Amino acid sequence: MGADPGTSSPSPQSPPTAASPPREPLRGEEERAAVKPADHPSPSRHALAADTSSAPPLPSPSSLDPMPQHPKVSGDEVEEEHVAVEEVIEGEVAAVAGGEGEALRCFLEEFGDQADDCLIPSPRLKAIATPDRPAALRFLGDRYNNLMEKYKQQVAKCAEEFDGLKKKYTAECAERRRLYNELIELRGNIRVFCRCRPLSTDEISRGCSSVVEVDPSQETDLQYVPTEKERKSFKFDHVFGPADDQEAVFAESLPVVRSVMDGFNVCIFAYGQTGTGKTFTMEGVPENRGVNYRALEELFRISEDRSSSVAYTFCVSILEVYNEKIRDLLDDNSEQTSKRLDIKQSAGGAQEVPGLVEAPIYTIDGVWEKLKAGSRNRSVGSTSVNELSSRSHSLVRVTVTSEHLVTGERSRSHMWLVDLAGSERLAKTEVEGERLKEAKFINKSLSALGDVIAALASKNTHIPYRNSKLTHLLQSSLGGDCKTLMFVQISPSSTDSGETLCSLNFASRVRAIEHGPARKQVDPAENFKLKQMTEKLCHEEKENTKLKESLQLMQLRYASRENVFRTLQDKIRETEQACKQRVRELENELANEKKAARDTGRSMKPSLAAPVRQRPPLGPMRQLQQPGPSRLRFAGNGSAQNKENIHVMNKAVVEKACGKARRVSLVPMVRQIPLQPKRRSSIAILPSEREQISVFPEKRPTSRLSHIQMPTRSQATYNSIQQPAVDATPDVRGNFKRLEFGSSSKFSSPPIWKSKNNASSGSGNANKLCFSIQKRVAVGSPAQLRTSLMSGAGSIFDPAVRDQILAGRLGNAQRVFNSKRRMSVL
Ligand SMILES: Nc1ncnc2c1ncn2[C@@H]1O[C@H](COP(=O)(O)OP(=O)(O)OP(=O)(O)O)[C@@H](O)[C@H]1O
Repeated sequence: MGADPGTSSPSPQSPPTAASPPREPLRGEEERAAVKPADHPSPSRHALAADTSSAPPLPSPSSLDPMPQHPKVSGDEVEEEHVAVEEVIEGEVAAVAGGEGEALRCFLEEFGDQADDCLIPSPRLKAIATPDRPAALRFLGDRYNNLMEKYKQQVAKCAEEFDGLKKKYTAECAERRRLYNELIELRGNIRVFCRCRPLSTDEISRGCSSVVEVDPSQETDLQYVPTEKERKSFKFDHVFGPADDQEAVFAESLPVVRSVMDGFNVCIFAYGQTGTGKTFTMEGVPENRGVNYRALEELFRISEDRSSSVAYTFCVSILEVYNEKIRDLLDDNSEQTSKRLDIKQSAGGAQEVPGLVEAPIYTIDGVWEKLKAGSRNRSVGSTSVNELSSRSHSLVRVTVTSEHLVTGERSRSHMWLVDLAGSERLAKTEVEGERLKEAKFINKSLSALGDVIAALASKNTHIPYRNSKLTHLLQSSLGGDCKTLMFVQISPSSTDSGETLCSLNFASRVRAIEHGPARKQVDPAENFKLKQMTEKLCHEEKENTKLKESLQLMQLRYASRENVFRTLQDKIRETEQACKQRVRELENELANEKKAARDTGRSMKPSLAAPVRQRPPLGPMRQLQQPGPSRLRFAGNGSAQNKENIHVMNKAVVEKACGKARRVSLVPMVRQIPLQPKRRSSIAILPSEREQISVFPEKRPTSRLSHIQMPTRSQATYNSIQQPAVDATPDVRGNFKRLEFGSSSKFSSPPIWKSKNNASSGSGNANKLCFSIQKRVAVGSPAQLRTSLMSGAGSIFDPAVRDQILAGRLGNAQRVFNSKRRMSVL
């Protein structure tokens, strides 16, 4: 990096510029200055400086050599000296190169440890040599970045704090307003101030004395002292003496005035005898303005204060009630003959005067103009008491509309500023003609006001607001949901003591009125919107309730169905398990039986070598209980064990079929007889119809009689679990159980016992044969069998009888059997 010759930055040795003040030399500079105070750059130095571009301007080598020049020196000496000088220069250059960052180092040392926000004077930066400046600038850049980061964080923190403070401030304001309103309510929503004007010059000149005593230390007490004996004390919310100025009066009125900005209706009115200063208090004079102007001024001030959170708009209407007629004082048409104003009740319940001019006001100057215009148009006249006596009730209505910028809450409230016409005694004022008429109307309306106040004080259900235009207009501002401030104006003059007493009594009555808490006034449009929202909410709530109910119902249904489902699942599982268990048992049993049959068949097989005749004769047929394939089973038992025939099986049926079945085998060991699989032998004697009926009387003649359920030829359902089985074994009493039979094929045609694999076997044939024999045994000879079957003692199950039957009566069967067997064997 080469040094820029055009750079204006001064070298450490350069004198301070006019812009930069003289500074103290840096540490490195001092040292260098001590070593090399130099100023004459040598050619070699320039060359070096060019080579070591980062090096600052070096001092002249001559300046580094303190030795004096000798006039005569040898060539060697010159050479040595030159070498020495060169060495010195090189050392110097090296020293400078090593200390090229000295200024920077000092700079960093000085400012590196200091706080980020410390000031770094620009001369210090300029003092750093050009080659070191990037490093210094980097340092400054880092520091700048740090500072920026730090400041950003601080700004964010401040913004956060600001937001918090803003919220706090808003909350505080709300709290302040709430407390303030509470305070006003505690003080009473009707407040009465008494103001006593000073004695006029005229009164003083007439020698009138003051009948009123006001003690400044007792702000609420007033002494009425027409004479020492008639001293009477009155108490008001505040008493202003003759010395109190407009400002003091308004200061006490401020809380009520501010309420209108919080959405409350406010009414401030001045009542009193004529010439006592009502107009003075309300309107004032240009140089000493009254409550009207000050109140509006205050509204603007509050509006300005709250402009960040609430947007306010103001409108002013000025009207008068003159001879029970309403006149718009802001209407340009001064005659107002064609315009007839009347009072109507709005949807919100407030009293409105349709057609009344509502002039928007944006500045306080505009307000003053309006007030002056209204004052100009007001009806005044001269009376003996007051030169400019108000002959009407003047009313200024300020409409305040507000919208909260955060919550969107809107309100619309009124402030009435009323300067009543003076009550007067007709005799005293000596009026007549038009003035008398005016006075009568004035007194009448004031009397109506008195009645309203009395009714409010006594908490009457009916308040006669409509007895006069004045009370009708002020209805919403005299009731319980507004804040009312009454100035009772009195004269201190002894000549007015009677009227003063009347006014004081009236004011005391007003003060006795107990209003309920004032109510915040909501914008009618907002009210309507809220009403609609409430209705919608109600409707949605109803819908919600219905949906909830139906949901609960569905949940209940679902729960019950789930219960049923679970129960069914359990049952299915149990049944499946039972079935599996039973199937296993049956399979085991079947396997055992087959095995036993095979074993028995092997052991009992007769020798084919022996002559048939020599074989031992068949023993008597016995009822065998031992298991084996040769056993002849009646319906039910056999089918349960016969796996092929089990199509549908449930636990109950299986248990019933298997558990209770009894097996009867009348033919022992017959399965060894080899029989032709397809051949069938039936030796059963078909019973006659009569015999069937006699044996099974419960059977209808039309139904086929069969002891055994006969299968079809295609599939031998020897018995079925669906059909009750025949139980050939008598019960404990020796009786047969009731036999029921389903449909069967021809009785003469014995069933084909069909094994699962349809393979013919000896045992199968033997079974067929046994079955035929059994039929024969069961049916027997009709005549004897009836007796034997019907009676328990002589039944076929009696061993003796059975032997007899088997030996004799069934001898034929035996013979047939034997012959068949022989035939088969042969
Ligand atoms: N507090 C006061 N200090 C000084 N002057 C007062 C005060 N009150 C009233 N005055 C003066 O008394 C005179 C009558 O006052 P003002 O016209 O206000 O009475 P008023 O009650 O309005 O009478 P009216 O009912 O006839 O209109 C005015 O000249 C007014 O300047």
